[in-house]
Amino acid sequence: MDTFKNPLLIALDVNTTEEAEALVERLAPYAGGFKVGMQLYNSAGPEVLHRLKARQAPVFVDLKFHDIPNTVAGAARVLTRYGAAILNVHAAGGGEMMRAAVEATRDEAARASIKPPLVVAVTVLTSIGQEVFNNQIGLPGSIEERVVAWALLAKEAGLDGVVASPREVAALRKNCGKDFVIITPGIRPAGAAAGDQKRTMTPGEAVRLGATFLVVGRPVTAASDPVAAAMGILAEIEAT
Ligand SMILES: O=C(O)c1cc(=O)[nH]c(=O)n1[C@@H]1O[C@H](COP(=O)(O)O)[C@@H](O)[C@H]1O
Repeated sequence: MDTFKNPLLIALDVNTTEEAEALVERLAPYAGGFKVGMQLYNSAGPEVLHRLKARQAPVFVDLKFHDIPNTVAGAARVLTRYGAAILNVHAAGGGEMMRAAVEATRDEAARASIKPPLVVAVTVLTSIGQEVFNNQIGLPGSIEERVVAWALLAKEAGLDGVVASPREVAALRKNCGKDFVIITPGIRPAGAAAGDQKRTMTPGEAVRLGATFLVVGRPVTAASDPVAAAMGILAEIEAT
């Protein structure tokens, strides 16, 4: 994790490489890394990863793979070759799928003599509340129990960590140990609009509870002054 200078990962949920590069240009001094998700990747293509890599920015490529093990392994090899610092798969894809992803990244990185990306499992999306979890998704029990169970499955499969909401961080730290990577979206500074996020916390709370990385999008990128917003979040992180 030495490539990340701080825990703040800014989500570049924009449509073009130009918009992404403009944000990186302004926010790089305050961000530990940047996240390229399905909006930017599907719009700009892999070229955006090469452009961000040229700027020495560690990139979390958030494409949330969820498919059969062979297909996920092939896709994980591609992102490894592109130099992703982090990539994610859905824990709901099962242990065999997660293990296939990790083995593929390690093998591909060894062939290319590069560092393998961290591979993390998406647990229960931060936009899901307890009622929807039980009644629409149809899974029983509490979200926290499911997140911890999936995290243990991910750990067993050799993954580096998980993506979860800050609300589950304390339970994850307790059950998965101090070195397990916990990436938390659903971060909202005091007073910020929650939008579609249901399980949220402030940056300071998430870090105090033990989050490794915080993913923040709109509270920075849609702010009237993104630099001031990022500086404020970083100051809150550093004050914990
Ligand atoms: O995997 C993710 O990054 C992710 C998982 C999750 O459960 N919730 C979640 O919001 N995300 C991503 O984190 C970012 C959050 O953005 P904001 O809600 O704008 O801060 C988005 O890019 C989401 O795609």
